[in-house]
Amino acid sequence: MGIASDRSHIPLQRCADLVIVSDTPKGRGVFASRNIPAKTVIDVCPVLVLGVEENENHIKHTSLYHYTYNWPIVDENGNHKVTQAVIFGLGSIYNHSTLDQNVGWERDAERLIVTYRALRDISAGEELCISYGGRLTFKDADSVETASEKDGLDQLNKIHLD
Ligand SMILES: C[S@@+](CC[C@H](N)C(=O)[O-])C[C@H]1O[C@@H](n2cnc3c(N)ncnc32)[C@H](O)[C@@H]1O
Repeated sequence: MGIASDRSHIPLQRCADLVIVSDTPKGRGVFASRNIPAKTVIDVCPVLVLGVEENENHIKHTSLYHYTYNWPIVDENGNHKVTQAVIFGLGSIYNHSTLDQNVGWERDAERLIVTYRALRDISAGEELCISYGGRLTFKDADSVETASEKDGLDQLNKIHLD
């Protein structure tokens, strides 16, 4: 069987000219330093799937948990469960955008990889952002403070504790 048709040989691709910017409002982030056409494969990252108990008892209590992705598994009894996976490489550095994601990601549970693709044309200088889904463990830096939240803060700022 030739290498190209062998499922155990996983071709890797990474888009050229990506840079890490270390001081964004979201911490480090990955940016494009040249235009990237829609549908370009941005990256293919290998993953480490954590055991359900390993995740619950250990990883959930560490900062690593903020870097893991939900990962569906089937246990030895055929039950479908969700655990977490650690994504190696840039996959752990893409930040979240709720309204303006420009990169989509797809799990390959059999080959233990995640593939990232440009959802639209991306311009040089743009940050590459994915969706983390509903599991945000931080305040979204993109979220705009609503008027009532701002009023509440203004009121709080006026309260003086003796
Ligand atoms: C997978 S890491 C991404 C890389 C991270 N920025 C870093 O410097 O290591 C996830 C963490 O990035 C930050 N982050 C990602 N998206 C964000 C957003 N929309 N707003 C604020 N912080 C964000 C949060 O601290 C989150 O826990």
